[in-house]
Amino acid sequence: MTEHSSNKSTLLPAISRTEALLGMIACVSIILIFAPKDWIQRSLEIYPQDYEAVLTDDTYSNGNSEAIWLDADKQIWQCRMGNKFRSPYCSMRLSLFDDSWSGLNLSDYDTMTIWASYSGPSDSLRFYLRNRHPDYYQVGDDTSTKYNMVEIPVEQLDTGFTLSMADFNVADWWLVTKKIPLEKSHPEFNDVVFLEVQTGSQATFGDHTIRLRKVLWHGHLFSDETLYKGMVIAWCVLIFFLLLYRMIHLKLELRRNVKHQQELVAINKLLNLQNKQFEDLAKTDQLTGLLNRIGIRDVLYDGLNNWKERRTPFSFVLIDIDHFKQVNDSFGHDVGDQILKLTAKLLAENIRRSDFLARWGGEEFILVCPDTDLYQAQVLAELLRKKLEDAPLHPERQITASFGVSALSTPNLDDLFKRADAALYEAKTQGRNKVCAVADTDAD
Ligand SMILES: Nc1nc2c(ncn2[C@@H]2O[C@H](COP(=O)(O)OP(=O)(O)OP(=O)(O)O)[C@@H](O)[C@H]2O)c(=O)[nH]1
Repeated sequence: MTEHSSNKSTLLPAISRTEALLGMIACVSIILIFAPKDWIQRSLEIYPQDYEAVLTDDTYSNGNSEAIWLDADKQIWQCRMGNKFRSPYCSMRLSLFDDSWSGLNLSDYDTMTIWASYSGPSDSLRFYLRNRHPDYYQVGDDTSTKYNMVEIPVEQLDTGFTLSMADFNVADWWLVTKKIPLEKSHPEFNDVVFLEVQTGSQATFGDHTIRLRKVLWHGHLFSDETLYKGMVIAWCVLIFFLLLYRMIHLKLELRRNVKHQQELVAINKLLNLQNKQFEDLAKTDQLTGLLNRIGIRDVLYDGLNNWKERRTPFSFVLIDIDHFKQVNDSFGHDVGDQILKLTAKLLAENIRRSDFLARWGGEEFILVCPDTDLYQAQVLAELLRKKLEDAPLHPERQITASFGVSALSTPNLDDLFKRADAALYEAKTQGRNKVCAVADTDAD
């Protein structure tokens, strides 16, 4: 069971927070595109009784139609239409502007529903939404408002007649009278100051009784165009910030990596240093500070190789402190250690730069002399013997050492050792504090 779930988690690709955010916004975008927009609507409802109403008729144009209030409070009015004027009419005009003289902005509405009552011989009524705009409106002249007009059949007005705002046209007679250029002849609803109900264009002689009860405008809170524009802007902003975030993130990561790398380099250096210290420690004799057997090994092999390749002379001296057991027994082990240290120091101070001195073990030292023949090594050994003999290493006892010298004559280090050992034995046999060399029988 556990194995199964762990396999599953490794198979699923890791989803970053950014990818999750992008996925979420993509889902919201798709929903917004396809979702019905009815739930984000705006509407505006007006009741004519709330606005000041004025009746007009064609008597101003020498007609004989007459508009009168039947019930002014309920805004029921009648047009007694005559036939004297060529296009007889009566109308009721509502003033929609507020105290600051601003009309209604109906530009963002899609439909208009009108509830009205009509009785009379006519089939239709005309409705005007009269708009103001500095392009054509002249202060003090109400007829300079743009006459956005629609004519609708009277039979459905009782239950409410819905029309599209796109059904409005600007009245021809107004365009002609006001000499409006073609580019400004389209309907406009940004500042509607009057709503006018007028008898229909085909209205005939007789009594027309009209009452406007309610008007309702409907529209989407924002259009598809606004939605798409908003989405494009939102995506652009999102992508910009994502790129910015990515850039900053990468920069920080780079900085972290560089720091990490620097730390690794520092750790590496430290490890190398420690390695070197351990290596040095492994090659060094702790008591005397000289090289130990391991430390001298490379020098011995170098000497052997040089001899093999170029026959470079290579000598070797074994140095053994005389009667060291007695020193220990008489003065104690600590004094013995001290003598070993002083002997090592004295020997090291008196050898050449090119020589190598090591503690071979116990009270025995080895001196390796590259580029040195047997005779030169003997001379050096004698010098060291004398120095040691003369040195006051201990107040009560003279410290001396025996020296066994040999030089490489065959490509065999064992042989060299054996001969140096034999020479040392000879020095000891001869009474100690001596330098002896074993002549090389195989030398070429
Ligand atoms: N103090 C001290 N003594 C050591 C050390 N290593 C070896 N020795 C002693 O050195 C002595 C060597 O004694 P032997 O091999 O008998 O040789 P020796 O007394 O020097 O006599 P010869 O070499 O024949 O002159 C021993 O007593 C060891 O215990 C050391 O590191 N410190």
